[in-house]
Amino acid sequence: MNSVIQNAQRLIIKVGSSLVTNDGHGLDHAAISKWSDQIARLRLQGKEVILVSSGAIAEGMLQLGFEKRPSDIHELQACAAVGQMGLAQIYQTSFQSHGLQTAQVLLTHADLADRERYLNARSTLFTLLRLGVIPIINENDTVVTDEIKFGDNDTLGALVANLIEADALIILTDQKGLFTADPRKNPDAKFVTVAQAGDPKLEEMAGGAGSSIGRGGMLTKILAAKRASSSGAHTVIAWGRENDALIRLANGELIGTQLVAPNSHLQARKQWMADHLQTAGSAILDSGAVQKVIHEGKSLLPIGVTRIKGEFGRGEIISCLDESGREIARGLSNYSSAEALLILRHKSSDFMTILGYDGAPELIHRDNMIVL
Ligand SMILES: Nc1ncnc2c1ncn2[C@@H]1O[C@H](COP(=O)(O)OP(=O)(O)O)[C@@H](O)[C@H]1O
Ligand SMILES: N[C@@H](CCC(=O)OP(=O)(O)O)C(=O)O
Repeated sequence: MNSVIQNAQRLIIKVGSSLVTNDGHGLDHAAISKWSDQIARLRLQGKEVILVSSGAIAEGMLQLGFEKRPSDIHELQACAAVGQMGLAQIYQTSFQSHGLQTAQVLLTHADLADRERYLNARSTLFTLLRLGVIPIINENDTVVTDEIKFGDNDTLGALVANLIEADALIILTDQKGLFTADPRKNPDAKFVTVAQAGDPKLEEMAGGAGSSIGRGGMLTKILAAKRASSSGAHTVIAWGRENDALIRLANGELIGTQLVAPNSHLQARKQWMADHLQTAGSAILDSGAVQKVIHEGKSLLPIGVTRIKGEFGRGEIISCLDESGREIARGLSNYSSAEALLILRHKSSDFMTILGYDGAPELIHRDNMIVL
């Protein structure tokens, strides 16, 4: 078997606090420089990479002189706000030396639960990738309370994998991967090389965080792998200090624990869209538009739409039907049904006159569409 990363095109790489901050002793410039060097090489191989980085709280605690993790939520938020500055800076500098731009993206649970913000986050991330930028994601700790937190970036990494339909999630941590028990407490624990993501037996093996720096421990990583697999993404849990781990994984080498998604990417992606996004209406396409969507991999433009059925808002999922009523694709609409009715059969240059503003040229952008 080869690593599940070998054929992955779109990757989420998550790095934990203990790694990024050298166990709370300060941002680890050398480690960050090694990861950015490898990510730059992955980019040259044509892979798209999004980094999810923890470490803001640990770095902020150091900057503000907290010796222990504060229990007061607002002090934690203050730490995150201070520490995030350092994180953003170090990644910017590190990637700049490879001629790569970085972008800071801070997300909350509410952002991914709200359809419109979900769509915006998704479009922004796709646009950043298209522009060759490396998005650096963290939770927006300053605006969330305990109850509405993702709480750990393993979960955030998986949700981002779902959000942009990544092929794989790589979780870099301070252990070589998953063991049958926490190796810090059980020296006889055996290493797990490969398993199926979502296998309930894995949850019994995984314990909490091994240090006071990290939050989730192995359990959140196992659950993240399960969640990522729901949109078809495989997960690898590997040691962040393993020499050239990212490159070697991309070359097919089996490093760390491979958690294989049981369903094919496409199958899972369709299932995920079907489960998570109810269709709110439909657009009937003329034969030219059907051809563009099915065979040419193009976005759906309003000019190719003959009718709109149902009522939907911007960001809702709609079905694309051919003239016989067969569903050929579905995706997230850039326009409400009321707007779509006005602009169907029109060129985008007419939208300004019709709508009073210059909206997106597509009814459904290719990035937000699955062809069935
Ligand atoms: N079955 C297990 N296999 C490996 N590590 C485990 C297991 N159960 C618990 N752990 C602990 O999880 C820790 C990694 O999680 P965490 O401290 O949250 O790291 P990170 O900051 O990278 O997210 C390890 O250091 C280890 O002590
Ligand atoms: N948003 C927090 C992330 C906390 C977290 O998930 O930590 P970890 O378990 O080390 O990935 C921070 O940047 O400190």
